[in-house]
Amino acid sequence: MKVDIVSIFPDYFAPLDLSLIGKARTTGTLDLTVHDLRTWTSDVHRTVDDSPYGGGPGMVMRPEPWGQALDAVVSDGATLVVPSPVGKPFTQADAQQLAGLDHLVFACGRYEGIDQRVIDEARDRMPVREVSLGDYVLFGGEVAVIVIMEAITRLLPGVLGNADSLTEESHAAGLLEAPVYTKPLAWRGREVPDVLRSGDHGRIARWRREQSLLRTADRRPDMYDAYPPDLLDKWDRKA
Ligand SMILES: COc1cccc(COC(=O)c2cn[nH]c2)c1
Repeated sequence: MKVDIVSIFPDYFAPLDLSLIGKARTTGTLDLTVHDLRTWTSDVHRTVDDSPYGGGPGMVMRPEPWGQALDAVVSDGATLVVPSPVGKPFTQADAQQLAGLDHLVFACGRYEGIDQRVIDEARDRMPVREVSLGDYVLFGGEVAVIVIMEAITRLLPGVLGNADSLTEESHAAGLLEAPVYTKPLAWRGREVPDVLRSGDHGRIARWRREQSLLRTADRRPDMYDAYPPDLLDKWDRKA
């Protein structure tokens, strides 16, 4: 997968050299390039922003540098991803879908946003996904891109050693995961639930399923209500 990131703070992406994402880059699974938006400015001050038409607080990112930056990095099969407070909520399903694409270009907005014409013009020549990570406002898109890149990269083939954890994981299955335990058996007077040491894998699977359902119903009624009813009882019947 080829990924290009355009930002006025390219150094923000140093963390993407670490750990699994770093490994994905060295193995060639991930071809990541970070670009400084100011590369595409032409004035001596390398200006990327200006005051908003119609007034209001803050500054807006100018269209010209963005237009030239996208001209330079976009290829035919590219999809533009713009983290934004006004985007569509980003979900695991979106991560799965983006992980299957050949080329992603991330535009990191700052200030009050990017001149709307940049997004509109981009839509004329490529798929554009404005995505929100949550109902809050960040200083800019950089940290959101790091989050999105982590969600996508772990889904790429060969990146996550234990592929089972991909199939098992809750958000992919539509429920929250059951609690997890490891050694020691007793810790500060708290023991590991006996069922997990029973060796009875059917019983363990049922217990985990019940814990997932209880947790999801308690913490995420939205997810619980969206869970396919036939999956609820079919699974339990089988088990
Ligand atoms: C595109 O223009 C802007 C302007 C300001 C900040 C940002 C970064 O995104 C967020 O703040 C965000 C993403 N999900 N929830 C919040 C983008």
